[in-house]
Amino acid sequence: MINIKDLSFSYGQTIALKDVNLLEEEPIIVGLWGRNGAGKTTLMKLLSGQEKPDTGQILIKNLSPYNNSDGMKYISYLQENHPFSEFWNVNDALRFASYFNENWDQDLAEELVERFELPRRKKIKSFSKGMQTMTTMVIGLACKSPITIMDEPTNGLDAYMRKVFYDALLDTHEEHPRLFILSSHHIDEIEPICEKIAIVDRQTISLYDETEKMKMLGIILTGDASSIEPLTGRSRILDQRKLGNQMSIMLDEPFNDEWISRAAHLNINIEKAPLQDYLVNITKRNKEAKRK
Ligand SMILES: Nc1ncnc2c1ncn2[C@@H]1O[C@H](COP(=O)(O)OP(=O)(O)OP(=O)(O)O)[C@@H](O)[C@H]1O
Repeated sequence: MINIKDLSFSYGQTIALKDVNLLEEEPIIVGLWGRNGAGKTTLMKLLSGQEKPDTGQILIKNLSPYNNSDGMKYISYLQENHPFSEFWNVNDALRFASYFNENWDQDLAEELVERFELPRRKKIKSFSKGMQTMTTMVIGLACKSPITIMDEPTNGLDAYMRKVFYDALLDTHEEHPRLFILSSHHIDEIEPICEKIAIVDRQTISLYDETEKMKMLGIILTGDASSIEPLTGRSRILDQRKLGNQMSIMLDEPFNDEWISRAAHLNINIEKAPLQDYLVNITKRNKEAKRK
């Protein structure tokens, strides 16, 4: 479905992406996570044909999306602050979207408008930020594109509406599987619904794996410093705190039986690092990172 090979892209002198590779053949939900400026938006623009790679290639169902209406018909990109005409209400926006999406599902769009509690006749420009996001996401779900990219899809939504949105996304995905790519800064929010996660860091995709595997990365050891220090060996230290002879340290190691029994043997507490903390620590900039 998506095949990115050795992709690089710069804005003038600024390298936004380099040596990016990614292959995904399955219609799954993928989370795209990265820190500010990592290159997520640029990657989404390249995938949706808004920019042309400097080197390397992107193939969407074996077609390049750039300047190619055949390639573009497989992909929908729902950006933050989707540009709606100032004269439109929800009905106008749906009608307009239906003209440009050959898989458009009007019944689904109607159902989602009800589910998201959107007023139909009020001008979209008078909507709150969350309501505008919801309107964009109705279009994203109802267009049923084989590849649907959503940039920060829950931006501005309160906790209840986030749940309504994720439930709707899962329902439509189950009924009509497609490849969803959801960019977010909040991994804990998207992780429960994503089968895989792509980490964008230092202008490339540094990690692409199943969510369940990624969730097992990163351990926190707590206890007597004299017991912990010899254990760290050649492990990459992601974070550490010391108070007297007590220590807490995060290592870039998998939370597995080997580490659990090692810790038990030395009477050290071991726990899995929360995924968000692990990712923030592995993507620390060079000057911030503590390496052993
Ligand atoms: N139009 C542009 N002109 C010049 N540089 C740009 C432009 N757009 C992005 N960049 C630069 O490209 C790099 C990647 O930016 P990008 O917007 O893709 O990151 P991002 O991961 O989406 O960030 P954020 O999470 O803050 O939205 C950054 O260094 C950014 O400053």
